[in-house]
Amino acid sequence: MMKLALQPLTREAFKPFGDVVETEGATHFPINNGTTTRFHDLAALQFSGSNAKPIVSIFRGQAFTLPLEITMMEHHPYGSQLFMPLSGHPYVVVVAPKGELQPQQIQAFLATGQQGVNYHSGVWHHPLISLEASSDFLIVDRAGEEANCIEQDLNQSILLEF
Ligand SMILES: NC(=O)N[C@@H](O)C(=O)O
Ligand code: NI
Repeated sequence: MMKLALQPLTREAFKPFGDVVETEGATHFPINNGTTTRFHDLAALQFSGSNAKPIVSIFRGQAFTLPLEITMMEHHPYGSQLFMPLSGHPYVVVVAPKGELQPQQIQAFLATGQQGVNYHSGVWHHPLISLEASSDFLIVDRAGEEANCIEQDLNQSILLEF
């Protein structure tokens, strides 16, 4: 079985797959008469298709432990999908470039409980993998007429490990 070690999540490393939503390194400026800092324009939200609109949801993900075997990936052709942790626990982000799913191009990241991710439309990813405890995430993704979740089994499962 192919093994895949987690790498730290950084804006730079994640650039080919989407956006990291965090204050570190973000454009920011004071608002509300200096009482608030605005960390500005952190994610490129994408919505397409018939009657497409952005929607906000909350996902409550069960906790997983590593090592963890994964057997599939998915993507959303008609929109981006943003996960922002609300519970402060770390989670695992597994991605591959849009287009043909190539197992050797799959990368895995360890996200802190203060980092959100925004998968760009078409980017392959694994469904939510929360760590440590059941965790809530604020989700911004797309609703519309076309089916927007394409799943694909991996020919060979992958073992995620720290
Ligand atoms: N299916 C669904 O709404 N969730 C997945 O897209 C996911 O990335 O967790
Ligand atoms: Ni998804």
